[in-house]
Amino acid sequence: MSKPARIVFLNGVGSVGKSSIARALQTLTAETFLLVAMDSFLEMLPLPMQDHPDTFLYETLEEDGHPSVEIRTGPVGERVMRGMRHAIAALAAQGNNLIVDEVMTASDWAEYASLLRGLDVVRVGVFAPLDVIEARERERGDRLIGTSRRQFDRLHRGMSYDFEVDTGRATAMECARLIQRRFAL
Ligand SMILES: Nc1ncnc2c1ncn2[C@@H]1O[C@H](COP(=O)(O)OP(=O)(O)OP(=O)(O)O)[C@@H](O)[C@H]1O
Repeated sequence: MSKPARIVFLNGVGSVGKSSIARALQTLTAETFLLVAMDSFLEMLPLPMQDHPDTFLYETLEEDGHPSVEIRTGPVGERVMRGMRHAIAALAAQGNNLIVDEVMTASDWAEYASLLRGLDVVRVGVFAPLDVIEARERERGDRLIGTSRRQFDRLHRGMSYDFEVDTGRATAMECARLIQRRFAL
C-alpha cells in the first residue's frame, strides 16, 4: 500500500493568484504534486454551455457603483462540481499528492471534508486587497470584470484555514515557499 496522499487546497477569489502559487509550489515540493484546478473542470463543458442557466450563469450586478458578477449555478453545474470533488477524492485515494486550485465556500468544503476523511489535507487561504485583485482582473483581459468583487466578502465566510498568504505583499514564489516550509512539502 502506498503512502496516503497529501492534499493542499488553495482557496481564494478569482485573480488573487492561486494558479501562480500552485505552479510555483509544484517546483518546490520534494514529492510530485498534481495540480487540479476548478477552471479545468469548467472548461470541460461545451462552449455554448459555459454561460447557461443549466450550468453557470454569469450576471453582472452593481455593488457600491462597481460591476459585481453573480454566478448562478444550475443543476448540470452542480453535477460537474460534485463530479470534480469525487474525481479529486479518487485521485487522492490512489496516492496522488494534489494541489487543488479552488474557489470554494464552506458548504463545498463540507463535502470535501467527508470525501477526504483520513487523508492529510491542509487548507491555505489566498488573500489580497480588493483593489490589487481588481487591477489584476482588468490586466488579464480574459476575466469578467466584477467576479472577484462579488466573491470578496462572501467566499471565505464560515471557512477556516491552516495557513494564509497575502499575494498583495509577496510574489507567487514567495507565497509558495512559505507554504512549502509551513507544511514541509
Ligand atoms: N503574488 C503576485 N503578485 C503579483 N501578481 C500576481 C501574483 N500572483 C498572481 N499574479 C498575477 O495575477 C493574475 C492572476 O493570477 P492567477 O491566474 O494565479 O490567479 P487565480 O487566483 O488562479 O485566478 P483564477 O481563479 O481567475 O483562475 C496573473 O496575471 C498573475 O500574473
